[in-house]
Amino acid sequence: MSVILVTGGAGYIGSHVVRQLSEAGHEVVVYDNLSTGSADALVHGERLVVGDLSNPDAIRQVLKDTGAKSVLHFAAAIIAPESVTLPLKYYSNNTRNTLNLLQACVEHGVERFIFSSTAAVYGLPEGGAASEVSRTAPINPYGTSKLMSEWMLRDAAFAHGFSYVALRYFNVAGADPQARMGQRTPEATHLIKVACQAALGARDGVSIFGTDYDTPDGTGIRDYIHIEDLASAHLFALRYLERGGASDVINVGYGKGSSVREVIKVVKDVSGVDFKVNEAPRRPGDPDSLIAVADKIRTVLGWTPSYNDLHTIVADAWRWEQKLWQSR
Ligand SMILES: NC(=O)c1ccc[n+]([C@@H]2O[C@H](COP(=O)([O-])OP(=O)(O)OC[C@H]3O[C@@H](n4cnc5c(N)ncnc54)[C@H](O)[C@@H]3O)[C@@H](O)[C@H]2O)c1
Ligand SMILES: O=c1ccn([C@@H]2O[C@H](COP(=O)(O)OP(=O)(O)O[C@H]3O[C@H](CO)[C@H](O)[C@H](O)[C@H]3O)[C@@H](O)[C@H]2O)c(=O)[nH]1
Repeated sequence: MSVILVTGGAGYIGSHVVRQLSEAGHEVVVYDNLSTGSADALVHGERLVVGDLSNPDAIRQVLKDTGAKSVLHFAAAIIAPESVTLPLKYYSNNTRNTLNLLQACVEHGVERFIFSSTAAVYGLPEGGAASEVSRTAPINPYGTSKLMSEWMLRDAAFAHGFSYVALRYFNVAGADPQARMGQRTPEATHLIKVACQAALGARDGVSIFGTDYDTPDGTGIRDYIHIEDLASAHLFALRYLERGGASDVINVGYGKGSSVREVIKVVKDVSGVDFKVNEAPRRPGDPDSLIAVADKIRTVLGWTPSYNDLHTIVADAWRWEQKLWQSR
């Protein structure tokens, strides 16, 4: 079995995938600049090469040294609202750096590529749910930067004869059920993390961004998926490509939505803390509702989820957040 190169493998999602790959017997090398990731997240002592995707020579070197034939590409800037104010950061770190990586992969004969895409490519899907054939019309530069990367990947794979899966994640949340790893960035903006921090007293409370959306309780609806299930989708995608599966774009979600108010209620129930909640204006670039049509991942990859329950997602996020807080 050849080495698997994982960019951004020291980050929140990448580190869960790296752990699952190691536990499945794969040899993994992580390439990460540690801008938001942490070497501590590599719990099985996987090799870490500290480097930046803006450096094409360093990428070529790591591909040459490892001889990797499979690449999983997580490294990116990920905050949708920030991308509205700092678009060029997103086109540079997400689009241009993906181009650097693809160029090096082509030169080194990489055979399989798995890309972290996002539901943000859909923008405002009709009826609030998106399937892989829904129109892509991102409403923030983050989504656009990822869609441009998907296009480069599609065209490069066609021209140069490698295969890929672009996984469009919906809202990834929760943590390793054993609390070995989770979302570490203290300034994270994701709702479940923010609400857990509020329950711990690490934040004053939670702001609900918009209560006038076209949804039953007026707050935004998202399809929250447990990080363990999201991570396992990558192992299914890799096996699919290793068996000769054709390149494809696949949603990763559960196909059901929860509102901001519902999430906050579950965090209060799980933590037992009645933290402060205030109603604030809409955040720029936020759609009303974003839910996956999630049939394809089951039929094409044979993936099935094991943690499909908001209470479980929040309980695992809460356990991790407490651990992080205690280790300050
Ligand atoms: N978290 C979500 O809800 C979500 C949803 C959809 C898609 N995604 C995608 O999943 C991927 C991983 O996201 P995450 O939540 O784990 O974020 P993260 O910030 O925890 O991880 C990103 C990792 O990439 C590294 N990195 C960033 N820029 C780099 C560069 N130029 N060179 C080398 N390393 C670099 C960081 O140090 C970090 O370890 C991203 O591509 C993101 O767009 C995330
Ligand atoms: O403090 C907060 C944080 C969030 N929200 C609301 O909670 C929902 C979820 O927001 P998150 O910030 O948790 O996640 P996003 O939906 O903005 O974005 C996430 O999921 C997207 C795909 O659905 C992208 O992939 C993106 O990278 C990832 O951050 C939204 O309605 C948002 O307005 C609040 O009300 N208060």
